[in-house]
Amino acid sequence: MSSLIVSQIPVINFSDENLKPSTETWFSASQIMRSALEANGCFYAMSNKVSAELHNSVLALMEELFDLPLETKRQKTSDKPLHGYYEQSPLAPLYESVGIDFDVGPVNKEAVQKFANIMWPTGYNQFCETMNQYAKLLEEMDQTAKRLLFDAYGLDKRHCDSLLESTSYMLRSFKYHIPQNNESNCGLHDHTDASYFTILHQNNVRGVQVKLRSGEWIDVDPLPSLFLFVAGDALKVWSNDRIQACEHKVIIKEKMKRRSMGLFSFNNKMVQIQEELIDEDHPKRYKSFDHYEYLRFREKFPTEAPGPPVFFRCDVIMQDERT
Ligand SMILES: O=C(O)CCC(=O)C(=O)O
Ligand SMILES: [Fe+2]
Repeated sequence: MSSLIVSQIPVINFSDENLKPSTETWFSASQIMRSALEANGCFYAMSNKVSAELHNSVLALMEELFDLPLETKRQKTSDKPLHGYYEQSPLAPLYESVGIDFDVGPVNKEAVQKFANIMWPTGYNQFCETMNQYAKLLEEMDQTAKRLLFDAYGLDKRHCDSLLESTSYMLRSFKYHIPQNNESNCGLHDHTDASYFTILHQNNVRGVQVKLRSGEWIDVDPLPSLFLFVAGDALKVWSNDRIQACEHKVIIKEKMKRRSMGLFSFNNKMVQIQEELIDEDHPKRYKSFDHYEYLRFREKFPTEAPGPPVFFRCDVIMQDERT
């Protein structure tokens, strides 16, 4: 298995043609992934499946999207927290983002179309084709990662199938405004995501930093073929605390346009511990809960960190069941 370490985060080659279940390559990748997630809650997937042409088209379309009038963008609302439009705010003045939600079920063009119709009522086919194609490639990576992870813990494939069947995705675009002279360069305060995995794919301007277990913050490399997988609160619960949710933040150090895309995976049923991961050394830590209720809970109960609802911590509300 070709694996290399870029700044302490292992890289797994998702384009390796030998990366197929039951091969040595697969086994070794699954072990690397498991130890990376248990150590620091993140790893890089390297992939050439998103061509430079597709990535550039996505970035250009995002630019058009963010250039729309504020009133138009505000119309992207959602009953689910984190799925709507976030405009620049006093608490996060550099941050702007908007999500395309694939309500229930896999990535599909109809959902992108529904989003595009809000932004461009006369339709925008190229946007729909491109974003759908891009989201599908990230969805495939998410599914491969989950299959690798289930295998790493020796779990039955059917458990993974069942998690994938109840997965809902959200594709989010992030725009960071360049800080003015005396403005802070904090794009997004440190937080964990509520998802199972979030896959982050940056343009060529660095900004995301992850916190290692040692407490050290390190930069995430902005290479077009590198996709950062970040473990979120739901994966922490699923793993019964074997995996920690990865703390990350965004710092805009360069006076350049930073753009990023993220695919978030949620559960449209209940988030629960994988039963096989409960044993004497790992007693049951969490009750099952509805993922979207959890998002609403995070929104209601802020911690001291300022900013939009992404900043709330899970530990406060994930009830301990060690009674
Ligand atoms: O801008 C990025 O790449 C990361 C954004 C992020 O972490 C979030 O919105 O949860
Ligand atoms: Fe995040």
